[in-house]
Amino acid sequence: MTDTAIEAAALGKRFGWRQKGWALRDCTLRLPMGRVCAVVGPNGAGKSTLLAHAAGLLVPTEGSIAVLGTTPAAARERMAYVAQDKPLYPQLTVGETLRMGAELNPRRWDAAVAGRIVEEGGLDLGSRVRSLSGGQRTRVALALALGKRPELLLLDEPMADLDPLARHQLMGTLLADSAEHGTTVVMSSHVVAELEGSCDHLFLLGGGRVRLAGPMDALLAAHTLVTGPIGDLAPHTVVESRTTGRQMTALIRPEGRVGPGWQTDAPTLEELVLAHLRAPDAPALTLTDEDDTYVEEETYDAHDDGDAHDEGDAHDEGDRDGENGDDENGDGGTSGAETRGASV
Ligand SMILES: Nc1ncnc2c1ncn2[C@@H]1O[C@H](COP(=O)(O)OP(=O)(O)OP(=O)(O)O)[C@@H](O)[C@H]1O
Repeated sequence: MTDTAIEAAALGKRFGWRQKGWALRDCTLRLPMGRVCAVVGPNGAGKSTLLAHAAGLLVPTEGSIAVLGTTPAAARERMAYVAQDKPLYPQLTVGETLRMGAELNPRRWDAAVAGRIVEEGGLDLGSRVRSLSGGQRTRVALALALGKRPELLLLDEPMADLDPLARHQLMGTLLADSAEHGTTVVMSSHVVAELEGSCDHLFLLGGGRVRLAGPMDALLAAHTLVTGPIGDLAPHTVVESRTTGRQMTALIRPEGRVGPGWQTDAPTLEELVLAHLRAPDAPALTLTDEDDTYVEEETYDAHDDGDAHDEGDAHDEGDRDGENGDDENGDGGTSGAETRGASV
């Protein structure tokens, strides 16, 4: 029995030999069992690529990834993965889809939870999947995933096409069910505000690299927001600073006490994430449960060996080579960082 849900060591993925861009590079991280982990980052950061590796749908170009103490292929029965485009059989009805889930997972199937998720959305078991809206399909995909009673649930932007009420309600069901069964959940999302309070672990990716990784509380505690007259913040590590008139606001990683004259505040998750997205060259930081202190990693240049956001290469050469024979992420995801408001 392992206490680790996901462990990646120097994981790297390069799509197509002619492309210079790496979708993921030097990705080393560990997720303990039982956590609810948010995976955030701008478009094209590598979130879907990381989740697809964990699901065993992509083969690493370099490095390795282990899931539930074994290879992703060997763990497939014990995990569920909901891809961004929520693939389902359009010609089946909702009821037939759930029966298929039961037949494919005879030893694990939890008909009660699958039925509840569908019922809470008011879905008719006789409706064909092709006649459902995007949000209704998401509900069926989540019913299939939770019905499998997985030890690890991988969700790629699960809530993106749900209305706010459905989002809130489904997230509640998902978290309550996961807490009851000790399911590890890994969920990518652009709605950071929604993740605060739901997730206890964070992976922030940028340019295919790990920028922040670790328990949410520890990551938040390792940072301080300071405001004061423009001045030198040494010896603290400044992640990002902005000036307004003679005032300066900065997100720092304090090295000891912050001097007098600075007003200090604890950052919210959104402030932490947005500051790192606005400052792509800030040093990466990985924390573990055991860390009381944190270790900074070397600053990297996200573009030094090929830009994973290079739209021209990814799309024009026509060599997006999803290992499953189809484009893993048809939306391309290459528009770069968007760092305003509650979304990243
Ligand atoms: N099948 C593929 N073939 C070629 N390039 C790909 C493929 N899948 C992803 N990429 C590229 O890898 C990079 C990372 O993509 P990925 O989909 O993992 O990002 P993401 O963080 O999930 O983005 P988004 O938030 O837009 O969903 C992007 O530059 C993307 O164009």
